[in-house]
Amino acid sequence: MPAEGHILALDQGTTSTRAIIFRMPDLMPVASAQQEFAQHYPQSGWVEHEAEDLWETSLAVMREAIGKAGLEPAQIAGIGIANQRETTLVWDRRTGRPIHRAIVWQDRRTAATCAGLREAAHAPAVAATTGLLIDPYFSATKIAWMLDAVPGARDAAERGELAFGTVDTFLLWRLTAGRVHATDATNAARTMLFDIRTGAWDPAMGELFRVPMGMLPEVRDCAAAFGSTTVLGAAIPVLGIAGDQQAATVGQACFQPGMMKSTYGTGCFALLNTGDAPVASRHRLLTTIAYQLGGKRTYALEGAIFVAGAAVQWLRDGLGIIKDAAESGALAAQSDPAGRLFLVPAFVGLGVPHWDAEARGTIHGLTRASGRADFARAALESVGYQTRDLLEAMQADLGAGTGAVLRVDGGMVASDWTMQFLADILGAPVDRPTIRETTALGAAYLAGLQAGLCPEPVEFAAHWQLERRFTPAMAEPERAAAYAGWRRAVQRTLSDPG
Ligand SMILES: Nc1ncnc2c1ncn2[C@@H]1O[C@H](COP(=O)(O)OP(=O)(O)O)[C@@H](O)[C@H]1O
Ligand SMILES: O=P(O)(O)OC[C@H](O)CO
Repeated sequence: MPAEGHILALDQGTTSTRAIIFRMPDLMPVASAQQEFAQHYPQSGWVEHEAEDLWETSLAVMREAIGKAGLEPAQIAGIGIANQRETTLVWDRRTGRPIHRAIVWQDRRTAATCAGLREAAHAPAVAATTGLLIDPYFSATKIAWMLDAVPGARDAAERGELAFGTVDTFLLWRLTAGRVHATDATNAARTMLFDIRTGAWDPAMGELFRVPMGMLPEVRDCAAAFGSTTVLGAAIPVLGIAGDQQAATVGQACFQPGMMKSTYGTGCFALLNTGDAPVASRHRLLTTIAYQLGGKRTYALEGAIFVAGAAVQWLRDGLGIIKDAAESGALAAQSDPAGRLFLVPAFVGLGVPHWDAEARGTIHGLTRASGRADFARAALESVGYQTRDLLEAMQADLGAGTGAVLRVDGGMVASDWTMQFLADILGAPVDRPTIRETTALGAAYLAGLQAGLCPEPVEFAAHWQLERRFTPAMAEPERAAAYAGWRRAVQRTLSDPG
């Protein structure tokens, strides 16, 4: 039986930063802290974060969680980091100061660059090496944009003076006072510069995307020694890192090929474990690394949707028709069951399966009777429809029965109304676990494994507990009609419907 101890999981997400302390070896959460931070939208389709906000909120929530747990910093056996992926930071190696705000994964400013590379027929080589489609979503074109936009940056990068990192790497650099410039294989796999088969940076991708290889961090396993930090008042090792969606895959114990989870935060990301060989999608899904342990990579097929909970935030902050995300389900329930609005939330383009960076959101079916409740319902339903789109792509790739049961997590699964609609529109059960903070749980598990405090995957998988199963209650004709309506609405939203 592994020893007792505490692991601190840091989950640096798109809209908030969370720290949760897990008790080992039973992985029970004992204390948590969370802080939201500002989103910056300097232009249509642009999304930025202030790097200092990411760092300051991380420090604050880690300190608060340790205090709430009644622990001394020295009692923390290790830190596991999970992070919003792809978001790009470039900083001065000497000062640690970023040269620009972080460019967030949702940001579309490099759409024209990506379109040019696709037109020049680079997509097959990029897919073969990185498993990804050429899209502004991934880090590579964001790095090049920064190097071109900030005066002197490209020359400084060529001279080796600048470092690139996704959010994990930036936080690790700050935690270790610049001693460690490293990432893990799952985060590397989202840059469009990493060969997911060999597990190494690819110089041809560096050349294609105009990114100097000297800027890139060292790549390690998800459970590994990442150095140690003293910023919390004692020397604490960082022992685990994974992109948040991959951490959630671990937290949901999707260790067997065929197992799948879907996380509903700002966006929605479904990952299906495909085992030890990468599977190339014929339906515009992403091939990615689920986790790397002991030098061995396990792969996943991923469906990425850019707007899920962000549609609820738009109801709150954009339209002002709710004060709190938690009100959205009750409001949606008041909508006229006979009518149906379709909101296609292409606020930053569309991801799987369309990959249309130029599309922008639309609403269909408005009548004089449409009101607040119908908008709320349309926003929540859009999450279900988009999940069905990506599940259909997975089934087309891997056959019927794929994703027969969906394990869900993330902030939005608190909405029973949304989860019921999800089961209804999929025509499949949706399982919500007892611990919904599966991203943090996965990060804690990886660090705990490295610390020798966690059970092996098989035993950990047996810990997974169902809180509630949502079973489909919608009649097939209604399901088919609703989904057909959604498909028509999407067709009218695409920038090039032909
Ligand atoms: N009860 C709820 N009903 C609907 N949406 C919710 C609810 N609670 C939270 N959300 C949405 O979930 C998202 C936050 O989830 P979270 O997993 O914290 O996201 P992230 O990691 O992307 O910051 C927000 O977009 C919020 O609007
Ligand atoms: O911060 P989240 O939970 O919305 O996750 C963001 C994803 O990692 C982006 O790929």
